[in-house]
Amino acid sequence: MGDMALIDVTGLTKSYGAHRVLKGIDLQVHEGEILGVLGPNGAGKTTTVECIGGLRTRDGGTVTVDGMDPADEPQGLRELVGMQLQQCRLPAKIKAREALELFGSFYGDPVPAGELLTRFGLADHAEKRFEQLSGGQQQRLSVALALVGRPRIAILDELTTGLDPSARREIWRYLTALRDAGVTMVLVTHSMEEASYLCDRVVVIDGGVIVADAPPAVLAEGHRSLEEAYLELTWKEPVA
Ligand SMILES: Nc1ncnc2c1ncn2[C@@H]1O[C@H](COP(=O)(O)OP(=O)(O)OP(=O)(O)O)[C@@H](O)[C@H]1O
Repeated sequence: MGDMALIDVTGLTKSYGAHRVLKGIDLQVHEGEILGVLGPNGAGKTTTVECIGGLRTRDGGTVTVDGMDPADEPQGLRELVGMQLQQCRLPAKIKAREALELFGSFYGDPVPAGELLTRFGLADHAEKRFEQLSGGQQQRLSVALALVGRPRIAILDELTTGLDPSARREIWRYLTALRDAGVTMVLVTHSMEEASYLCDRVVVIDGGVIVADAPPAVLAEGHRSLEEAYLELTWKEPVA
């Protein structure tokens, strides 16, 4: 089957205690595609991508990544998928360069730390401890760490939240080059601009299910912008 999706999620369910967060998520990502994952705070975006990346266990449904179930093959997944964690949980004392070298050492052919430091505007901060970096610098480091192993699939969660416009552009440019090199990406984002700029297709998660799945321009059709379309899709009656 030439059209097999690289990432295939069907009927994905997940609850935290009595709270049913995912009620049956279906999504596919094809090789070389950039998929955006949109949705309100708490909708379950991080839960979804962390089930794909093998960082959380699902309750039900099927997930395959290049034919592997992340629940069964964590090692295979780790080689295939670069994941940016939403809150980068790095040791406070680790230096930026050390972190890149450490993560890189888990892979056969890592991107040299120096190259990533330069690419992500961290060259002057290479010897700073994680806790000494600004929020935006920590964010850039977390994206760089996700990419250090030259993954075939990159899962980036709020990758440019809190970044200044030029840092954001720089990252977009880098991801565009990765896309051109064939890397498949899943991007969780609240930025409609980012979704429009980078994503071939977006899914909107709301109420535990996918409520839209289309290219950004198609979603925006008949609306003033993608944001207007998104707001209409996810609008809820205010609770008095
Ligand atoms: N480990 C956990 N234990 C209990 N509840 C959790 C846990 N992780 C997430 N939740 C809850 O599950 C829901 C979905 O969380 P998730 O982080 O997946 O949402 P999100 O769409 O990524 O949100 P945001 O846009 O705010 O980052 C939220 O209501 C959250 O409080």
